[in-house]
Amino acid sequence: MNLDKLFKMQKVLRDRINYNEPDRFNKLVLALLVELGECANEWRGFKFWSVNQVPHTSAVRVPAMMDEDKVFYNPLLEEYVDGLHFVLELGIELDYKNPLYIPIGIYPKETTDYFIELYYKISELNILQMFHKEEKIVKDSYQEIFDMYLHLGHKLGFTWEQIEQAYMDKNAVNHQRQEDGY
Ligand SMILES: O=c1ccn([C@H]2C[C@H](O)[C@@H](COP(=O)(O)OP(=O)(O)OP(=O)(O)O)O2)c(=O)[nH]1
Repeated sequence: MNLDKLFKMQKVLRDRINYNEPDRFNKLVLALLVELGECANEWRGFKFWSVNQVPHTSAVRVPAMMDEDKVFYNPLLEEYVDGLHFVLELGIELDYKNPLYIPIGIYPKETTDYFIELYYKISELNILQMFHKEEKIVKDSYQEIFDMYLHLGHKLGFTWEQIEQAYMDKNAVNHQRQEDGY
């Protein structure tokens, strides 16, 4: 799994958006936490109070269209790759260089635990970055988040090919939004 391409694409988007205020890292961290929440919400598996705990994986993009023109998408996958954008952004911020990633095929955690642990680790990264800038502990913490985020993707049922394709699709939408003054 070569992540180099994704880091490069993210850097192009990053430079186009080009937000460089001192709160940039904090805002990226919050953005990732928000996307993680949106992803959990589409997963639905924690909603023990609901009869519908099935992941939301198919929806119509513009419901008002004629049936034959309707375009379907996967809301769970889309939220997941929105989060991946911010995971990559944080890596760029930290000048992280280890794009060749070999996934480990063991997923001992429940999906709920992945989400909770990611919240914890991402918040911890923010603190570490504040007080231990440039130290190895920050990059190690990031590596752990990266690892866990990719494992979450597999746990949600996505192959790397699906994730990569969905990332590229959303990346193109994000460029179009910049073009359109979103
Ligand atoms: O510096 C940035 C800022 C944004 N994005 C991407 C990540 C994600 O794919 C999208 C933002 O998420 P979303 O599409 O949900 O946009 P939003 O502004 O949160 O949506 P809404 O206006 O519906 O609340 O922009 C980046 O990659 N880098």
